[in-house]
Amino acid sequence: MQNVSDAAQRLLDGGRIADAVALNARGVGAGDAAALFQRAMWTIIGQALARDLPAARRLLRDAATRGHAEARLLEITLAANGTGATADWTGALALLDDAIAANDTHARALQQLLGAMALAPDGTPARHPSPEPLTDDGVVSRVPGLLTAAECAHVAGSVHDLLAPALVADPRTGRMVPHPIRTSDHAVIGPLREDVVIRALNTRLAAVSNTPIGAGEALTVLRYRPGQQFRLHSDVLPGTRNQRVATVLVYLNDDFTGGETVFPDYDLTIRPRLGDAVIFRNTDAAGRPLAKARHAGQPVVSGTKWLATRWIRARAYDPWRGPESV
Ligand SMILES: O=C(O)CCC(=O)C(=O)O
Ligand SMILES: [Fe+2]
Repeated sequence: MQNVSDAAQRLLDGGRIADAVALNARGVGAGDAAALFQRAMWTIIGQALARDLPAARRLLRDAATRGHAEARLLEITLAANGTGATADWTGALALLDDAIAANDTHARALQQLLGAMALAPDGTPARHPSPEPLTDDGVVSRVPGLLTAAECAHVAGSVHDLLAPALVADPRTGRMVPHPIRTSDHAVIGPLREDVVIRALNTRLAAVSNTPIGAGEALTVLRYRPGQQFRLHSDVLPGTRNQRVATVLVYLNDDFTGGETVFPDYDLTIRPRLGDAVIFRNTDAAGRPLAKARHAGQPVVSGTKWLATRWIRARAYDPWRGPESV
């Protein structure tokens, strides 16, 4: 019945939304797993159908029960990160076991990575190293070896198909133009990509930075090729109701030259080392921007630099409605 969902997708791509929905509904009515998964995706993205995350979870459950491998994996991801229902780490691990029992090799790889972490039953790290201050005032600190090489590879690998040049809207034309400050490629690991491993890592980044898991923006991966850089900037945003109070950077590799992170106001140059995290505050205790936290990613000279960034807001927010939704 794969052809039903394929045909429905073609109708949708051709703009025939009602026909697409009707054809998909025929497949769903016949209990077709691919059609159920397709309806789940439309219901998550809000394409063809209105977004309804709890309904999407029910559709994924149904598709997974009928042996749809992608539905099974996505269900695990959403259970862990709380999309369409309250985050349920124990439930996600039980679903992961089900997938492994069904011989899903990807699920097994995820479990292997989790098995190497020391996690409490709720998915938080059982222990984690303390940040070492890099500045006297405690604004910038480092956590050596926060992620293992395998974890770094998983983060970078999870976005291989998503990396694209960073673009921003030109305020005059509204057109998307290359980012003037950041010349790297980037990819955002949103809730659909935040699998159990990434979720556990985000939970670790929240723990070491002593910030709530729900206040972090989606983990963003940056890839710098030779000559690419992140020019001097501050991570605070103008006119926001939910400021970026802190940032956690994680170096995902170190087999390149150049690409140091520099804080000129502190005369501080940080040489990236695989798995090291750098944590810094962007605002003072009163929530005002901290000018001295300005920083840059120096141009890469040779090789490719991979970095993950977690910009952390003042307050938790709904990832589907955005950081301004609080
Ligand atoms: O690439 C770097 O070292 C800096 C990255 C950065 O400034 C950021 O992600 O906000
Ligand atoms: Fe930055």
